[in-house]
Amino acid sequence: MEKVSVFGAGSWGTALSYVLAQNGHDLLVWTHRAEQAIEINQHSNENYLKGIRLPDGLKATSDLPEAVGHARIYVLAVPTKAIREVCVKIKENMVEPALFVHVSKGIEPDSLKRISEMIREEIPAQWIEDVVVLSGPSHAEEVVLEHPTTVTAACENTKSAERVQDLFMNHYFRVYTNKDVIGVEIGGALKNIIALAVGITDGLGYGDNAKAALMTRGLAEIARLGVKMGATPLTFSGLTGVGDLIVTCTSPHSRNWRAGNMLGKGKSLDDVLQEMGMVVEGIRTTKAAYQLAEAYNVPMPITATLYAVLFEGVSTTEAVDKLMGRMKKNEMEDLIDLL
Ligand SMILES: NC(=O)C1=CN([C@@H]2O[C@H](COP(=O)(O)OP(=O)(O)OC[C@H]3O[C@@H](n4cnc5c(N)ncnc54)[C@H](OP(=O)(O)O)[C@@H]3O)[C@@H](O)[C@H]2O)C=CC1
Ligand SMILES: O=C(CO)COP(=O)(O)O
Repeated sequence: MEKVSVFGAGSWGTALSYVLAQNGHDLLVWTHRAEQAIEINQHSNENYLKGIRLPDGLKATSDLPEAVGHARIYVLAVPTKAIREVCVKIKENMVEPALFVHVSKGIEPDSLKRISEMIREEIPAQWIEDVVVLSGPSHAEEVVLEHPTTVTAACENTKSAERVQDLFMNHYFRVYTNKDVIGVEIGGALKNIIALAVGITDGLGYGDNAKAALMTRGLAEIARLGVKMGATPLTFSGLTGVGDLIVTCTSPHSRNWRAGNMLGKGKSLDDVLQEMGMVVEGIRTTKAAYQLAEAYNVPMPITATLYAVLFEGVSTTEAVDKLMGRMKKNEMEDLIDLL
């Protein structure tokens, strides 16, 4: 049994806390809202996981120093845009080094940093035992129903990855390890862009052909960028690559797919975000990936087209025409780098 603190009590922070509490760990989840801590201590988190009774061992606090002092394993489960702010608060209260596990799927626009890089920028090296990323095809809504789920714990140091594997693994939550942190973080973040695009074509009334096209060519452009950034090509055929792409592009649980679907049906981005009430990571990550594609000189036509829809006022139907009317090419020509 380990002592663990989870920071962030949205859908994913709560679902992972559910797993950790069921695994018998001494678990404390921190939320920045006092009323939500009270609700969780009464075994529910209705806004995020409707109708689910949380286990008795799942305790919450809104007192950040208490959560920092509780454990030396910290699971960061806030949206990408809150990572730096939460790290700063944690750092101010740390008195000994800790293992950081992050579960967020995004890239920071402008700095173009991955989450593990942001954590290492905000927390002094002497306070970091290691940083492990936990990622893969895993809707919170299904995890708390104890449906079979597989994810990957990634860290260059295999011992740290195995520690996280042991922490989370149980009969419905199976954890693999991988050393390729870049590939795992890029796959997890960029699949959200493709899920938004698939949501749009579904919203426009197109079918499985369009979905398969976006998923296949989407994976090609994600892998192309990832490999240029130093990822291992094979990671993109694993759980955090094609696995997470499948789960996010084909499920109404996905906030990214749902947001895209509403855009495809004609809603404005502002209205969509208002209606969601939960994080849609793919929006900011589209901006970051668009900038990364330029920085690494990698063609990413789906990302560029979605960028034009989200930030330059191009209509969803124009976007489809734009993608379908691209210059003819050989399917494999940009994939040669992956070999
Ligand atoms: N949901 C899922 O199935 C999965 C999600 N993920 C990833 O996990 C990350 C978190 O997602 P998820 O839990 O779903 O998101 P949600 O939108 O469900 O919840 C986000 C939580 O973070 C809190 N939060 C937001 N900003 C801050 C801040 N500045 N300080 C403290 N807390 C803050 C929110 O508080 P408030 O309630 O006040 O808004 C909320 O509790 C994302 O990167 C997502 O991609 C990964 C795998 C699966
Ligand atoms: O990452 C996820 C599943 O693996 C959840 O995706 P959404 O953020 O689109 O809901």
